[in-house]
Amino acid sequence: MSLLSRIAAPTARHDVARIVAELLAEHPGARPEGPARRTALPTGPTGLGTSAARITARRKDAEGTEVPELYCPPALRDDPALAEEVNTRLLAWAEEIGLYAGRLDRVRAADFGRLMMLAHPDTDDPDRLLAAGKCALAEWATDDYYCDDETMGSAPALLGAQLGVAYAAIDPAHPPLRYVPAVEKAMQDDPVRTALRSAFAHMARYADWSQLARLRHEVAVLFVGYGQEGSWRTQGRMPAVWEYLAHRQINSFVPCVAMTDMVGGYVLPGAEYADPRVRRAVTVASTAATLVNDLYSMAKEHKSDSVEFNLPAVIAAEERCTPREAIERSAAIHDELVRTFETEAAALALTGSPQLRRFLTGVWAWLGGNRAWHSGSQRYASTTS
Ligand SMILES: CC(C)=CCC/C(C)=C(\C)COP(=O)(O)OP(=O)(O)O
Repeated sequence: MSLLSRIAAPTARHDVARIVAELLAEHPGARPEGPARRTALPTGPTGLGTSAARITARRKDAEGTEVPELYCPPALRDDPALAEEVNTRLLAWAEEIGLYAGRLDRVRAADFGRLMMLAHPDTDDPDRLLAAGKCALAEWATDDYYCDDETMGSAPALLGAQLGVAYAAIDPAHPPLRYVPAVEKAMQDDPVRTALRSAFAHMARYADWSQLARLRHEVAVLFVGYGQEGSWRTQGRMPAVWEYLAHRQINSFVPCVAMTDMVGGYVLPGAEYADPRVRRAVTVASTAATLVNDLYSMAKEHKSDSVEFNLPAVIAAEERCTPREAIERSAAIHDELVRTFETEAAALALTGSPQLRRFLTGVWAWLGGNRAWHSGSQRYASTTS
């Protein structure tokens, strides 16, 4: 029986985790059973429609309250050796280009290599995971250096100018010849620009032009979100909840999720990625993943001198509720988004191309890996600064 007919069988449950495993089995280079170094997949419910996908992962936030249970798939694999390999290579790259100079211990501890390993279970290739890791770290660095970490030199007044120049790192400026050296110097003078350019160059080994254009677009949108947050900082204004949620759709993990097929080694056709129904599914999932970040990073943001922008803080301000209530309401919003993705992705998987099915299962896997990483990363541990 073909995969498609199994998916389409009327009695079949839309178990995306199982579909992921089947898809992985059908793609060369991806090994669902995995090499010897791979540890067992997590136990427990894994698929779309498995109501028990509620993950208990508790970490204390700054107020001593806990991140509630979240409706989210588990990570589909845990391969510490692969994570370590990717993290080591990522650190070597950051050191080479001067990114997070003097702070590399914290970057190592954050373990972005583990995030890539957890979030992209359909490849074992450390170099593909490294390419995605470089893109993610460069985007995170843009946030840390320019937007929200004053200890890294961020200042709202500089943000727009910095983002404008940083954009040239991913979409090269083409000035008249006499200005080319100045542009080149600007790219090399700043570690964030160097990182963005280098990361895109690495991903270009695996992505075709349409995929790279997609990634560039998503990062440009991310930069719009960074600017929006900077504007709130300048105004000292807390956004409305609806406004913040729209913001967390663009200042979000969409650029990471968008790399799913590039890392997996296939191409989701541009027309399918642009289909509004697919766009909705991808952005809903990415917003949910970003709300996971909000919940786990509360303690870190609490320690910062800048204004805290996370969903619980925004809800508490607008709805005049306790921090605990705001956290619970945020978790409920997260859960609603994950369920929306679950339902709509399952429907899209039935009618879309095999690449779309694989992409959507990859997004589901990304959600699980993202939550697993946030719950364990030192970046969000309340004991670290
Ligand atoms: C990897 C990537 C696309 C990052 C860009 C967006 C971003 C930094 C986040 C979604 C995380 O949000 P936040 O600014 O709250 O980050 P930290 O909590 O400081 O990690």
